[in-house]
Amino acid sequence: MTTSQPTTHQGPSFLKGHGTENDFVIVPDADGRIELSAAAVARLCDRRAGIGGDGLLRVVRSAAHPEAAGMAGEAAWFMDYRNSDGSIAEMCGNGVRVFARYLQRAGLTGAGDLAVATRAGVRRVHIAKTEADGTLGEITVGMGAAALPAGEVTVTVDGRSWLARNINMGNPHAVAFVDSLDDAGNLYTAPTVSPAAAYPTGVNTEFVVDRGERHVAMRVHERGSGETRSCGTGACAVMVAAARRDGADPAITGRPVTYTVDVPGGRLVITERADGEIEMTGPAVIVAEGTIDPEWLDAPSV
Ligand SMILES: N[C@@H](CCC[C@H](N)C(=O)O)C(=O)O
Repeated sequence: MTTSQPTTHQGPSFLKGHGTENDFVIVPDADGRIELSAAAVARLCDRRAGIGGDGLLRVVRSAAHPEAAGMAGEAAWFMDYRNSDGSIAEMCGNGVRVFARYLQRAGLTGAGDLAVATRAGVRRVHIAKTEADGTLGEITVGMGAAALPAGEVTVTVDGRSWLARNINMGNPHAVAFVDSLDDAGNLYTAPTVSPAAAYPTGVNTEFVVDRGERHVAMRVHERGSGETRSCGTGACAVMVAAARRDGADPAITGRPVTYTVDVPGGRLVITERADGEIEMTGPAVIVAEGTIDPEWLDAPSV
């Protein structure tokens, strides 16, 4: 990690948060001065030797980031998202909610509406007011429309294969309906998804079972992070795959359709509107904050 800020022994600050147990290291960097290498991100996300997380959210003013400056007029803040292996991804649905919760907690936004710049474009966010019982209000994100590239894909685990839907939510997904979530195996390694040419930058893979009417459950293996306890973009891809399988297409009927998607870490409620926009609602929690020791982060790995 290098920073053009005056070096203090204390180092940059961080927070830790999660959305349906998809957890993130949050690094506030309003002026875009902290340069995080892939190795530094991987060290921070390491669950034993670091802080631990499925990914990292760097919070930068859009105007201060070359990838987001063009969105600065619409969205003041840019979510610089990285997977836990240090790779860059276009979008993170749970991450946007946690990002918004951080902005709210830091006094940089209030409850209500805001826009967040991401590599997949500007995302509209609504932070519900804190509820009377003191629990945090849920957060809704306009996730954009799903793209469904033509052609079948196949997901294979432990010698068993399933036809799957190729769905892009700003990032790439393969959605397979299975008989049991155990069919996904231990997910210690990435499932095989073919043809590989359908996913030139890699793929997130979701395994789905039915739980009831307009109600499904899923597990996910994320590109760059392994199995996680939730994936917001993945849950939206699952919702669209389930709706099409069930013959529901709001673009044709003119009526929105809503699914409940259970993930190992909680529950997301997802609506596809007639104009194609997908809205995802779920929790977002900040659990800790502290400072990073710059000597540790810059030290060679042992
Ligand atoms: N957990 C995220 C998705 C994070 C990015 C993904 N691993 C990728 O590489 O595309 C979510 O909540 O959407």
